[in-house]
Amino acid sequence: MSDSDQDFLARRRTLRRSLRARRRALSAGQRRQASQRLGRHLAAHPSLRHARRIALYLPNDGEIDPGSLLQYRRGHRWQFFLPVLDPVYPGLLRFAPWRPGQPMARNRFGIPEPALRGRRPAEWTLDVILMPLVAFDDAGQRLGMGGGFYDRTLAKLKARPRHPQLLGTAYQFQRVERLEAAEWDIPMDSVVTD
Ligand SMILES: Nc1nc2c(c(=O)[nH]1)N(C=O)[C@@H](CNc1ccc(C(=O)N[C@@H](CCC(=O)O)C(=O)O)cc1)CN2
Ligand SMILES: Nc1ncnc2c1ncn2[C@@H]1O[C@H](COP(=O)(O)OP(=O)(O)OP(=O)(O)O)[C@@H](O)[C@H]1O
Repeated sequence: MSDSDQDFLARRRTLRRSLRARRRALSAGQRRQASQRLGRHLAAHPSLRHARRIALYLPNDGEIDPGSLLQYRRGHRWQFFLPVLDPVYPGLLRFAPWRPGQPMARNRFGIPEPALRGRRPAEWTLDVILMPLVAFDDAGQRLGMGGGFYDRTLAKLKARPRHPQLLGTAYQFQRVERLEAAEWDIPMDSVVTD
């Protein structure tokens, strides 16, 4: 690896660490308020108005909670999905149907996943994927937790004629001037914040 590659990775690591710490430092009240605002903004987003199949996530490590979107279900035909670590292909995600209150089992990161997985749809049939961000910029570049799970999973979708709208969700303070893209990074269609 060249020196500049090493610098690139070191800068990403530093940025990840500081934004993750900032997000974890929010109080319960701040989180709740931000989640409410995010829910309102998501419900008003054009991509969600006609969406049927929506992938959310359950917040981990201080991530902004997209769950407030559920308050706006009336009048929509939304079906929700959650990411699950692919049991067969390491490093890939699948999306399992989910309803609030369903039995869950924790994955190896401690994040709950639907225990009864049911049929997992092909990723390209989802209308919207909400993606948790660590950092983002105005060009739609994103920095996640560093596992490359979303990038690997979405890379497979590029060849499809139809693919989900990729909406990042984050606190406003996670916006940075410019993120250097890695060659494997898949840009988002837009970002929704609190
Ligand atoms: N809420 C949520 N769900 C998600 C993701 C996510 O980023 N957020 N993922 C998106 O990819 C997948 C899980 N990826 C993750 C990658 C790293 C860590 C994490 O906490 N890493 C720790 C080290 C933990 C360990 O190795 O045991 C760390 O970096 O401190 C968590 C989830 C699927 N589900
Ligand atoms: N399409 C891909 N094929 C193979 N490896 C990949 C692919 N995309 C990403 N990776 C690997 O995943 C690792 C983490 O990537 P990166 O730091 O961009 O993660 P991230 O975008 O923060 O995480 P996530 O996508 O889970 O939110 C990198 O080391 C990279 O080599």
